[in-house]
Amino acid sequence: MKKFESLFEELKEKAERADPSSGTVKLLAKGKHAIGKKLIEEAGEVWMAARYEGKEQTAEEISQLLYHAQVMMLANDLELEDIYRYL
Ligand SMILES: N=c1c2ncn([C@@H]3O[C@H](COP(=O)(O)OP(=O)(O)OP(=O)(O)O)[C@@H](O)[C@H]3O)c2ncn1[C@@H]1O[C@H](COP(=O)(O)O)[C@@H](O)[C@H]1O
Repeated sequence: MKKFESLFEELKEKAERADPSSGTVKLLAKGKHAIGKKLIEEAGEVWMAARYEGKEQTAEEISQLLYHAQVMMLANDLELEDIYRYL
């Protein structure tokens, strides 16, 4: 099963070699504004899923929120350690 750390390593590696088949690379190319919009959209979907759609849908939406948070980290040259020191 994929974990937060392994997903980040995968995304970082795809970004570094500019993998042309990667949705992450395409989203990074759109920039922080576009990434921020997706982040907010996913946060709203988490809210609605938690309120109305049940546990499974909420888990899926949270996974998408975490993914987009990682893309925003990459767009800002942040490493996991930069985040963890605030937890
Ligand atoms: N975990 C994710 C992940 N979660 C969410 N998403 C993206 O977020 C979108 C979900 O957004 P929405 O719910 O708005 O659905 P949508 O309307 O289809 O999305 P858009 O058309 O607005 O992009 C999905 O379509 C994916 O594009 C993800 N894209 C990739 N990953 C993982 O990231 C890794 C690298 O992926 P690639 O960069 O695509 O190779 C792989 O392990 C993937 O499984």
